[in-house]
Amino acid sequence: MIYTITLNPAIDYVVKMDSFEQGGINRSEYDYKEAGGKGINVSRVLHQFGQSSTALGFVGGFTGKFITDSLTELKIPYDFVQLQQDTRINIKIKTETDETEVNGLSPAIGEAEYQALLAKLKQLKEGDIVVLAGSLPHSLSKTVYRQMVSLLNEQGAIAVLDTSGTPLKEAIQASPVFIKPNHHELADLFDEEVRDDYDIVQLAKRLHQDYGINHVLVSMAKAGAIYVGDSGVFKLLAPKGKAVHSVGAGDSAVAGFICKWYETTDARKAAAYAIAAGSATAFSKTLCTKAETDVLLQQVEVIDLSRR
Ligand SMILES: Nc1ncnc2c1ncn2[C@@H]1O[C@H](COP(=O)(O)OP(=O)(O)O)[C@@H](O)[C@H]1O
Ligand SMILES: O=P(O)(O)OC[C@H]1O[C@](O)(COP(=O)(O)O)[C@@H](O)[C@@H]1O
Repeated sequence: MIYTITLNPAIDYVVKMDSFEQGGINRSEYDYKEAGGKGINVSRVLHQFGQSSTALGFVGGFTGKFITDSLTELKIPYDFVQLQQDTRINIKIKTETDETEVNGLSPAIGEAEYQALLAKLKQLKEGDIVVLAGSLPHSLSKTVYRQMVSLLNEQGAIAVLDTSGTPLKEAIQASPVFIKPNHHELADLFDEEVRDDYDIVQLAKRLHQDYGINHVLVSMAKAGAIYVGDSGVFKLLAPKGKAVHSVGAGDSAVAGFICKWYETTDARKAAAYAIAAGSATAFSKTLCTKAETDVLLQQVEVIDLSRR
């Protein structure tokens, strides 16, 4: 079974306008609201790919109800811990030239609520794939992903991690099986400059060899990604196209990897599918479909970098 854990979900309120005037009255050309947050997006894309997953995490208030209603409508199973406070709202302002994000403040999580989530994690079984994704609510310790990865490893479950900053720095100590930092997050992790592919490969190799992470996929937006792991070292060039809305591209890449890897256990195929899914989302108004991803997969070029 596949599970996604979103500790800090959000309603993504996406607003499109020609241009954004700071300090002025702006009116949207169109807008919409979606159930978001990294793990939830992974579940939504897996669902598009015909792969079932259960969404876990915390939701609360009317915004939390919006999320559970959306997942019910999409027929995506969930089992969230209910909070007293409202789930946050993240605003995504999209103009012709750029994207501005205002991510809301997380609701408070009490000890009893955290323990209720841990109890659900303790039920997970050997071979389950568990995606831990997104930022941490402010009331949780920065070490919770590290604790969760350790717990999952002990249970024989497969921990997949997509986060940044201190929670990422902590969690890599517990050796998740797969991580997908983007190149900025990788540079922050080691507090080193990343100037070119060579630098990325060296840092990703440290994650693979020194931290025992089996698969490291470093995404680089329109430049594609670099994979370093049990299946070698290679670069994946992203398909060319017009970026329409890149929110969720990283989550789609995680979903693409897991989906193909679950089906084939072939990390090279999984990485190619990850890039196709990420680009398919970047090229559309919302998250990618399977048909869009399958078309773009033909355009993903894989370059072997094993000698680097
Ligand atoms: N402008 C773009 N053009 C083509 N592909 C893109 C673009 N932006 C993102 N992608 C695809 O989505 C993947 C993840 O995007 P990225 O921005 O690196 O992730 P994150 O959202 O986690 O920072 C990339 O590896 C690439 O395949
Ligand atoms: O938990 P964080 O880091 O604040 O990120 C949450 C935001 O990231 C998203 O999951 C999109 O992430 P990506 O663009 O990295 O794929 C949004 O749905 C959500 O608003």
